[in-house]
Amino acid sequence: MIERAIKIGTRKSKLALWQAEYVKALLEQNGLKGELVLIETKGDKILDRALSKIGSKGVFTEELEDQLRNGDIDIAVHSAKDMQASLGDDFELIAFTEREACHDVFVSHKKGFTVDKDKEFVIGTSSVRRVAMLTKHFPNAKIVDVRGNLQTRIQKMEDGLCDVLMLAYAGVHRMGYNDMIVHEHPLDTFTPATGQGCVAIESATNLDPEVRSAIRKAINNEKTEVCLKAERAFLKELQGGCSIPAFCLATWTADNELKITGGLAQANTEEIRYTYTCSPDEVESKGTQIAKDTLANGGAEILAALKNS
Ligand SMILES: NCc1[nH]cc(CCC(=O)O)c1CC(=O)O
Repeated sequence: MIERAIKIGTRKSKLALWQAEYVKALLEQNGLKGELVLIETKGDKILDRALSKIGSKGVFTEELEDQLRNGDIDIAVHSAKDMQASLGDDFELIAFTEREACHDVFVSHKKGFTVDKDKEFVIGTSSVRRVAMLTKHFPNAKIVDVRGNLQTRIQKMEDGLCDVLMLAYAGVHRMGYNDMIVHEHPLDTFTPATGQGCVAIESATNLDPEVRSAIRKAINNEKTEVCLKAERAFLKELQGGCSIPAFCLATWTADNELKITGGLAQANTEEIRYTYTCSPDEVESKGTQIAKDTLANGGAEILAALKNS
């Protein structure tokens, strides 16, 4: 029995706090105590540059890892999507919460705004994946960069920056903005980024094994964990963080197998995509295979071009 409170490190944005409170509630439902520790990261401070320009690796995680390393916090709570594929040797992801709906949506402050492929309208997003996919599926739309937390982005939209924002349903739902959703994108065309819709728990590898296993038992969803293993193996092989136009989604089939689809999107042209179905113990090798196929068939050139831009 663990008597002391588990120290839960989190960023200060409303979405991050919601996720940390959610994790705290899961701990408490399982007889553990939790306490939030609020930490500011570089990604929260730098709002005037596109994320892809800061070099996104670790911008939302570095300060949290410093405190994990020195034991000021036991765990750090992250959107799984924001986690780079390769952590430092002294860190690991020890649990994944049950994934919620993981598709992308358009939200708008304009009541009754209708999305029409043939119409000109302005979309706000700062994700290279979404930009690339949008140029293909909404060729008449204009895309503008928008940074900041969800509340800031909505304010910028209301101030006239754009007609709609493209966001993950999960974040919109957690923040209570469902009534602003004007369009839901299908998963097969706008396949989400690795880990979208799932909350990941990071710890230092030197965390007390008893504490580690109690946290894992309280929080980890095994079905989601298998999906995340596939998607993160894919991302690792691409050596990517959230600044490349990669997408990957693993889902369970009716026969208890995994369907994994992933690849790279490219602006104004066809994406590169591979899909495999496999058993749960093969997900990492198949996720890696999808990345290898992608790289060998034009993906390496896409990534090289991005590096030089
Ligand atoms: N990159 C920011 C980010 N990281 C996680 C989410 C949403 C929550 C989730 O996917 O779990 C968002 C916002 C968005 O993409 O709209």
